[in-house]
Amino acid sequence: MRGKSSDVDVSTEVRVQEQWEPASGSGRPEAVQITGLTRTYRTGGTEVRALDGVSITFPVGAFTAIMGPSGSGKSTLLQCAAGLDRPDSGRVVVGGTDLTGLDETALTLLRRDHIGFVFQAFNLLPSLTAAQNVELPLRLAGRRPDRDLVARALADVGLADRAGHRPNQLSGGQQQRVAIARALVARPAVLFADEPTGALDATTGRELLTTLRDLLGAPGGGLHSIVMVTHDPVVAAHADRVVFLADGRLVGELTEPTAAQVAARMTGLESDRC
Ligand SMILES: Nc1ncnc2c1ncn2[C@@H]1O[C@H](COP(=O)(O)OP(=O)(O)OP(=O)(O)O)[C@@H](O)[C@H]1O
Repeated sequence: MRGKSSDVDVSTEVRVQEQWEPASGSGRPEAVQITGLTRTYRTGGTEVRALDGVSITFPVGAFTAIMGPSGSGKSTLLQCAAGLDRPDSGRVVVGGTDLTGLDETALTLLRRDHIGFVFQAFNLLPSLTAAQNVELPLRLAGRRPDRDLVARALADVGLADRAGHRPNQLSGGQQQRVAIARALVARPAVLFADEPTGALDATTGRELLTTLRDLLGAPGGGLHSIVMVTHDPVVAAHADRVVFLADGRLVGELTEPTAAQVAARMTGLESDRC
């Protein structure tokens, strides 16, 4: 059972949690709905429009990959969708909750309870065991860690027997699994992953992607949608759908793609820039 954070307004927490409900309409419901997203960075006298009117939905039950040339806005899109960055304009709706309308406290609660994020770097604390790393978000939120939840998150990523190991006693793939278990411990509805296999060899990366896909389809699992940024066509081909960005805009998508199809589309985008 979820405890209450000591530093937040309980009424805010209840409001955000009650709002989680995938939007239903015609066709598949949407886990994340993004409309007209614009994000401009200003450094010194220069402006870079990282996102330029992006509208896209990430449906429930779907594994989506985001691809595009370097600097096309992939990470910015992921960060805005996950509530880690605020757009200049446009809307991000996660499970029926409009992120753009939330104050910092409500946004923090939504991220904590409904959104998981995994980076290329595993970002584990070396002095803590796998189980202690996984329970860290709960502790930071002022909750008493639930041992069953932590054990379940580790079991979900195939590490039930590694709970007492420290990061330096684990392989790279196992460390990334711990990072995924940490992202899943609060049972988020959406998992965002920025180059999750970037630091892994091909075989280990493939195993990790299979684990991610299994998590999405797990009976009784809370995970509704996975959105992943990658540079690798082979990795992207594990997704149900690949969407392509160029210069901050959506420029196409492929459904059930092969690696060759993804690579061909990327080659086209790269040559368009020359
Ligand atoms: N914090 C920032 N300050 C200034 N400019 C930024 C910042 N973050 C991103 N940008 C710029 O915004 C644009 C989009 O960056 P973003 O990191 O989203 O692209 P990307 O497609 O993820 O790139 P890569 O594949 O190289 O990681 C780039 O031109 C980048 O230089």
